[in-house]
Amino acid sequence: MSALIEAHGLTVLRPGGRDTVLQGVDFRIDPQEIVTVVGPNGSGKSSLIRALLGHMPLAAGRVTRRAGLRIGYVPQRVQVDTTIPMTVRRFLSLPRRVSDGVAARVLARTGVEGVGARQLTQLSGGQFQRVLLARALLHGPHLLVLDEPTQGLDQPGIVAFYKLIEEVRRQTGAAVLMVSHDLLVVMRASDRVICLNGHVCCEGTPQHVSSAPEYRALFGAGSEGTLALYRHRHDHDHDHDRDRDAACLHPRRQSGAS
Ligand SMILES: Nc1ncnc2c1ncn2[C@@H]1O[C@H](COP(=O)(O)OP(=O)(O)OP(=O)(O)O)[C@@H](O)[C@H]1O
Repeated sequence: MSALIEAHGLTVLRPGGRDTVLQGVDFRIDPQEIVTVVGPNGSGKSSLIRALLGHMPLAAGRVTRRAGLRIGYVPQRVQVDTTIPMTVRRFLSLPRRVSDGVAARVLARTGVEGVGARQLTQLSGGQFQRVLLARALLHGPHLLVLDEPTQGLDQPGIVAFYKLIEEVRRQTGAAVLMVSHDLLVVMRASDRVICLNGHVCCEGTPQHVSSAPEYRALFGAGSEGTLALYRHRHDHDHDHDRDRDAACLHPRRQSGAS
């Protein structure tokens, strides 16, 4: 199967600096896959997304995007100028105009039919996220990229949003790449989880990651996997010389297969 996006040896520097934000990262996402990137604050998750999308220069490595790939992107922060009135309908037509029919269809698909005439500032957090998702779906993406899409939502809102993501994948066949901190839901909703900390710490299907003995050993005694994935020590060095790699106690890249 040909990957939608594939990256090898991705190295990214801090903007305006010489520190390494990502080093030697390999990545791929296949059609219809749901892949979630987790990791502590500042571990390079958004940088990985931006590098994969070509929004950030690479210091080394390469990214290959499938020819003609259409991507729907929801960035981590969307600035809405509250002083400028803007309806949902108008927002959906920026920067490219879409018909009323198309706008109504994507809003219905993401469960917010009927909000077209509302001001963006009048939406709840959950409705706003659904409008952002609707906008990302407008042009029939092969890949949806969502950077912390459930920020600010309460637990039922988070669960409902991930259900929606799975539904959208089923209906449209789009693959989904997302960054998330909502681990319990991530473990349920993802085909593959990548734990990042400047490099790929560990990677695999949620089931594999949470049950593999080598991962339990890595993540700590008594772990059931899910939370351990997030709690495991992130204080090791990230340089990729041999000794320091050994300190990670894991191979550079781990697939879902055992
Ligand atoms: N525009 C920028 N200028 C300077 N440094 C930046 C910039 N963007 C990111 N960085 C730095 O790069 C590192 C990785 O940031 P990134 O946003 O990719 O991490 P993250 O894992 O997405 O974090 P979070 O979970 O907090 O969103 C951080 O140390 C951050 O301070």
